[in-house]
Amino acid sequence: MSATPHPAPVPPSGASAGTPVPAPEPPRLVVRTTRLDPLPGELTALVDLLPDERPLTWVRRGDGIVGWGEALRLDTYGPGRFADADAAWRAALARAVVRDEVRLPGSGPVAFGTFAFDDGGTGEAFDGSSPQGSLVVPRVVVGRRGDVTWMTTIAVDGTLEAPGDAGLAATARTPVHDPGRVTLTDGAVGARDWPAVVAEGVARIQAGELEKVVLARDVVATTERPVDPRWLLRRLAARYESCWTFSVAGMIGATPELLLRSEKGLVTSRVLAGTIRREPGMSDDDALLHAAHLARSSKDLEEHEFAVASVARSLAPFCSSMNVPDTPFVLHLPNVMHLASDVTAVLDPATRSSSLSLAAALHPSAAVCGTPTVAARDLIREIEGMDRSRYAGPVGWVGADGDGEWGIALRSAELADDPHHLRLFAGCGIVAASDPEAELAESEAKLVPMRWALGV
Ligand SMILES: C=C(O[C@H]1C=CC=C(C(=O)O)[C@@H]1O)C(=O)O
Repeated sequence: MSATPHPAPVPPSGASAGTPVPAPEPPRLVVRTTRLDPLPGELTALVDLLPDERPLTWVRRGDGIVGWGEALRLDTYGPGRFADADAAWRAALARAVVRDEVRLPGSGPVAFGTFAFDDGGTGEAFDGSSPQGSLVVPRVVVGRRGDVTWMTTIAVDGTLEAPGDAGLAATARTPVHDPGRVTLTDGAVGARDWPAVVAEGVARIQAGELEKVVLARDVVATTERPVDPRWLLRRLAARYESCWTFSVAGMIGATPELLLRSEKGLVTSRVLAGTIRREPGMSDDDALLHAAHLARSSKDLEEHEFAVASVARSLAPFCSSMNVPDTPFVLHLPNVMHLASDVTAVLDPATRSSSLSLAAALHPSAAVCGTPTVAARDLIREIEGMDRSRYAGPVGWVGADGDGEWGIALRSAELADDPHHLRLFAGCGIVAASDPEAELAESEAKLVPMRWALGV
């Protein structure tokens, strides 16, 4: 783990996954939250405020938080990446001076985070090594919840100034620009070869090695102009309004799946698994027929049941009560429909678990890994043929009291250091009855949000 307010994070050289690295004392954060004039009602009002090209974002239906600048960055590695991040965040908070006049989820000190899917993989990003967990504490956060808008400034060893509306108006914003011409090329495993990977997954399931595995592929986008994440975020937030649009340390997307929200002792998880494509221009009547078909599909219901069971099992030790719906509902998105279940639970106060430690316990759910977890993860390592990096890992934010929201980084892309390149990801739950060509078509449908954001 490294705490680096100033120099760029450096992976621990030669350290194996989980090797403890002595943490330097974190700087003193000085945090001030004040109310702002309400923002206009648009879905994109928050992302429209973002001034720079490494934006921090967590928004849905116009509410959420955006941030910019970097007061502190905490990078972590290996199997301890969640626990180390949690401990480092607590250590930073222990020294922080905070005045929060709003006291809503997302006000006061917050850290945006993104974590790699796999703890034992290489953790190597598209163009070089990178951390397997990052918490980024911005210098400025603007949040909105219903009628209340606020601004938080976070300074390192600073004073408790409250720049308020004038400070926001004075923030210099470079114009947002489109990516120009975009070309897509095969990622680690080409589209033509991927059905064979799925067929291997099906064969292993039929042989009794495991019950479900989620297999994914990537596609590389090359853009004429450097990618401006704000361009993508604006388009995603406007079109995929029921999803959580996120941007953290170059991981960008609009996920329909909430790993967990932990707020004042109540935990919610939106579990998705089981998909049917929605064709462009499909009528509402046809969409309803598709939804009915999905709701009766035994293959999709089986896929879904594994995902719900894994979340319920992982959450149980932390909770005093839990509600797991008997039947899923159908979530309608512009590109696909999913079987969805909202699991809710009351956190056992004795465990005093932060949202980060809950994310660590819930990840990886069977919606992105499989059942049993270890067998599925091992099979992914063996046959998927690509490094997932932070795709399908937790992405979200944590506040001062440990509450926060963590989505699963789906319908997402990872921006390379070279801003002309992005890796787009999509995966599919595979069970004994899966058809490899149909899964390829489903993965194409899941690539649509990021392709649409890029205009390709
Ligand atoms: C793994 C992905 O989706 C998961 C979430 C919803 C539905 C899924 C499915 O039906 O296969 C997947 O489990 C992805 O979008 O990359």
